Amino acid sequence: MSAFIPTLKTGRAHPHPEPLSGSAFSAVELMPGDRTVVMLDQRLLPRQERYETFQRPEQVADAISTMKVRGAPAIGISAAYGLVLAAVFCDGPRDAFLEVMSTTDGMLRRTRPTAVNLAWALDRMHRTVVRIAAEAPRERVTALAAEARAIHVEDKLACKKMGELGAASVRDGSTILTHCNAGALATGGYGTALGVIRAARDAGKKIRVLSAETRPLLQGARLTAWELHKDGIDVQTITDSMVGSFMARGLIDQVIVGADRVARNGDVANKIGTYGVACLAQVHGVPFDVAAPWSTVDLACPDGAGIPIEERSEREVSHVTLGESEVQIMPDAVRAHNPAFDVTPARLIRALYTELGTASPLDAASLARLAPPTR
Ligand SMILES: CSC[C@H]1O[C@H](OP(=O)(O)O)[C@H](O)[C@@H]1O
Repeated sequence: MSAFIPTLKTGRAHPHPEPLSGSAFSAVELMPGDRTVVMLDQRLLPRQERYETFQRPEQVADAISTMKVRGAPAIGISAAYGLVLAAVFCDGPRDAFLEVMSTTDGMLRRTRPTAVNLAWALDRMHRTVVRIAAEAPRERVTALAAEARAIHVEDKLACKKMGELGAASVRDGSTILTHCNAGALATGGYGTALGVIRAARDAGKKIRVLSAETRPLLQGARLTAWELHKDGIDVQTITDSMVGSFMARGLIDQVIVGADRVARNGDVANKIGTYGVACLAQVHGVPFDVAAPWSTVDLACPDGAGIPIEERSEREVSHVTLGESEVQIMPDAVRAHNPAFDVTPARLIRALYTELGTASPLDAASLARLAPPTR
């Protein structure tokens, strides 16, 4: 069922702090009463802003798998809210509750493999599940909803903090290339790469953004362009194939991208095409920076070779789909590949901005030094 939730447009769907500057909308929210998740269907943007409401965890899992909601932090937050919905329907005793939570956790965890934020959020929710399992059903729901909302708010604030860190690297009057969408749509709000851009704008810097369209699902053309234009930030879109010549002509001063998983040695998994942009940036001496909250850092993963890369349907390549309209662009008999992510080695990255500080992937230990005492 699709429903337009006016309150969500004002960011007042629940007692969140005022939306941080630059994100007057949310990708996903848990409504007051903790029984309904509201989600902006990003597959329809920019032509339609349609919010869907879900009452069941299976619906949230489907929304993550089909990319109604996408972006590493946003899918972690969504999965946390999905667990809350599962608790609403479980009024059994401790063991029955633990069983339901374990089954739901597994369903949500299997939706997408690359973004570590999904597992990170579910692991954090599991610690709350174990702590409250013996409480009454209503208290269990309230505790899980509070933990899920905390994950949401903390991510939004982390994005703002990392954005301010990264903004120091943005030169006034520069042109910044982005890839895919690492904005408020992909996070708890404010964005990671787009958080740096918003913070630079808020610091009074005049910047122009070039959003690479990002085939096959066009998150750059559809989502980043929509999000930045909505915020009044100067954005233009180029095709992925234009990046090299734009760099060769000196039209790009800096690249800032998000991440789905950062390995211990500083290798970064991000949307397919990121590695190619990083190689071009190296050839042309353009600084290549990454912005990601600490929930995207996976210190248990030694390097990029250990990051699982999601393979998605060939149809996402052979057809261009926007909402209900779909156009086939390839011959029936020809197969297509569709790895959704690639890995950029640390040696191609100038800086990694997190809310805990800035790491220089060239200094492999600098990331681990940022780690909080306990994680
Ligand atoms: C701030 S995380 C954004 C990150 O997630 C995107 O992938 P997807 O759209 O498939 O969820 C892309 O890699 C972005 O950089």
